[in-house]
Amino acid sequence: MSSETILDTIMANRRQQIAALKEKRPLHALAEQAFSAREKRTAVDFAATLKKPGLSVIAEVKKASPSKGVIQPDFHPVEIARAYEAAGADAVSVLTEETYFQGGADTLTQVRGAVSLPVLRKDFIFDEWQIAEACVLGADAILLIASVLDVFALKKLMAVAEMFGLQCLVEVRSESQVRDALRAGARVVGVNNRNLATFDVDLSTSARFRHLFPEDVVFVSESGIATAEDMKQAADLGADAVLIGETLMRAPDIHAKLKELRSLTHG
Ligand SMILES: O=C(O)c1ccccc1NCC(=O)[C@H](O)[C@H](O)COP(=O)(O)O
Repeated sequence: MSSETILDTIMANRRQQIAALKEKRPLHALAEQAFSAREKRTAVDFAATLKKPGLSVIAEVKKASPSKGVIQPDFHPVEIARAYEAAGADAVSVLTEETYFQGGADTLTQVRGAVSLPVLRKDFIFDEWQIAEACVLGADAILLIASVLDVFALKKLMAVAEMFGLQCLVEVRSESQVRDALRAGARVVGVNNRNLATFDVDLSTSARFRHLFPEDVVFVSESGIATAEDMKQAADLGADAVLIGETLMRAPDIHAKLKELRSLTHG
């Protein structure tokens, strides 16, 4: 029996795809484009946006996922992102992985052009090429997953991101990953409540690691937030932000859903 997890499968697939993309568009050419994109855009402080008083919301644009299959068949990323901004979300996360999430690089560019909120590129990033691409596409921040990147890789990719003017959300699921993220210098760290081997979601995962975080690090609780009570639980443990995908993607009225989710924590 194979012990390969979905994350291993996604990473292996992504490595192949990125190798092919690099053949067509070498890093030095992409980096040139990224530096010029960086000069033209207005810098956004992703960390400061999430750290402001109250529980911030990173609202995710995600058509499908390995755990849920197709979440929103009637998928219009620009409309969704505009609705998030109008409803008062603090940042937008865009899934750009194609095979398992049905996202795409163009989805990020479209969303970037439609909203002025900070935009996070959510993908399976292991190579500087992907970071340069994120900058060209218009991201303000990228996701780095500590379970597939050791402390040295984290530190290197964070330095590359900084060079392109991007901030990093480092995702963790264990005490040693929290330590690696902090040792690498992460300023924004997200605890994923979803176990990516089993897909089980347990919101107490965020609470288990909360004490390991210094006050000045932005603490994000990710995945499985579905109710106002879940939001209150995150706020009570001192989370600065939550990352919400499925609940908002399935909502017939995004404004009403975000209002309902914030009903116990806002104002
Ligand atoms: O959600 C999955 O099935 C999944 C599988 C493998 C790797 C990552 C996966 N999800 C990415 C995420 O972390 C979520 O999209 C994000 O935290 C939002 O979660 P939710 O609010 O539960 O949609």
